[in-house]
Amino acid sequence: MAMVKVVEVGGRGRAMVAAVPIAAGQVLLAESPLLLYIDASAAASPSPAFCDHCSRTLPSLSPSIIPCPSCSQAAFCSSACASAASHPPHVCQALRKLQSSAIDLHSQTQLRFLIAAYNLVLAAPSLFQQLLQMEGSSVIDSHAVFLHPFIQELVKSWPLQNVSVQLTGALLQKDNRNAFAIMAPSSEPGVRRVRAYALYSQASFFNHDCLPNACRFDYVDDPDKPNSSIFIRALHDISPGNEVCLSYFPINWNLAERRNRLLQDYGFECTCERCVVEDQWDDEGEGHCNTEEEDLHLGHSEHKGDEEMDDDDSENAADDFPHAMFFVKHLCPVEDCGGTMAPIPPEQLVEELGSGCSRSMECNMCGYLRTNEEFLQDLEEHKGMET
Ligand SMILES: C[S@@+](CC[C@H](N)C(=O)[O-])C[C@H]1O[C@@H](n2cnc3c(N)ncnc32)[C@H](O)[C@@H]1O
Repeated sequence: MAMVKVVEVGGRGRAMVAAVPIAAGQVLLAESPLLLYIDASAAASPSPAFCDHCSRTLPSLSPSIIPCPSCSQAAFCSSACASAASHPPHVCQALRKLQSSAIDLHSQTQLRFLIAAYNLVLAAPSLFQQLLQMEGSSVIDSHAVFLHPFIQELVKSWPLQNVSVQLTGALLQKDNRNAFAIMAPSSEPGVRRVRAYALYSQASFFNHDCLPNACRFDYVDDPDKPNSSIFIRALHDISPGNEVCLSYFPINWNLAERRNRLLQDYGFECTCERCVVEDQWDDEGEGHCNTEEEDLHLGHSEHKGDEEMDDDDSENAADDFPHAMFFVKHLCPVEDCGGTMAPIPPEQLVEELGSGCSRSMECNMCGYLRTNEEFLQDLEEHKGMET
């Protein structure tokens, strides 16, 4: 039974709400992509190369790598990926032409998306319809006008009925509003490279909140997990009917950064409780310039997800900083990481406790595992800073 369902919410379009009680740490959605495409910079760099179907890193010399028989643009990490991939000769040809063009890498990435999207019309029409149902205005911006002649040329021999600038514009909007970046695992904190982008039928319905109650995990290059699948995990208990939201970017971004990104890329002005509070700081000129450091140390939380905190915690609350506890609890303490700490899934927690460990929170970016003791220590440090 699905743990979340899609509903209409006034002013926010479709939204995901809990269909059943969801426990902290529970994976409420796991999904493989409807469409995945490799970033052009990642595709252009000779090493490491990535599987064209799931974006897994391809080891440089492995007998299990399956090169595309008709082009040098694609290779697959396994026979399962090679057979699941939709990489027919007309796609090879388009990618080959694109790779040899002089067009900039950002535009090449968008053209890679358009090649994958137009190929879906032929390979999986029902998935193409799902893509068309995703959020995204039908405005044709100047970039769509610029890219359209290129994609027209790249797909001109394909048996497509409609390759209009309107459709190209609409598809680019779907990509802008709904794509998730698939990053290389972070070996160095703060340095993260996009290798691919993926669009998911269900995960595209999650709205944004600057104090999210869920976050995304992926397990890129983990041999035991599907490489491009997305796992949405609850940050705390969520009651049926409550909306489940993600943050569309790292939770420690300041107000100006968040506003710019949400307006420019997602076309809305955020009115979440955190934005309302932080907006007041600016208006009142209190000097809260929303630097990352300040975001880490702000008061306590009144966020609905933190009701399990001790009453003692709230006694230390500074009224100006009502969401600080959210950051103490959920911002990864690893320097420059910016990831979100989520409780580990309940079944994993039982295993951890059984083996005598008390690691209970995991970072969705660097994978850092925090014990309860470390969390209590962070809490004490935070309280010390307040007094
Ligand atoms: C990934 S989609 C989320 C699902 C979308 N609401 C739908 O109807 O399909 C992203 C879009 O949802 C809308 N959205 C997301 N979070 C929102 C929020 N907090 N307030 C208003 N609109 C929001 C914006 O239009 C944004 O571009």
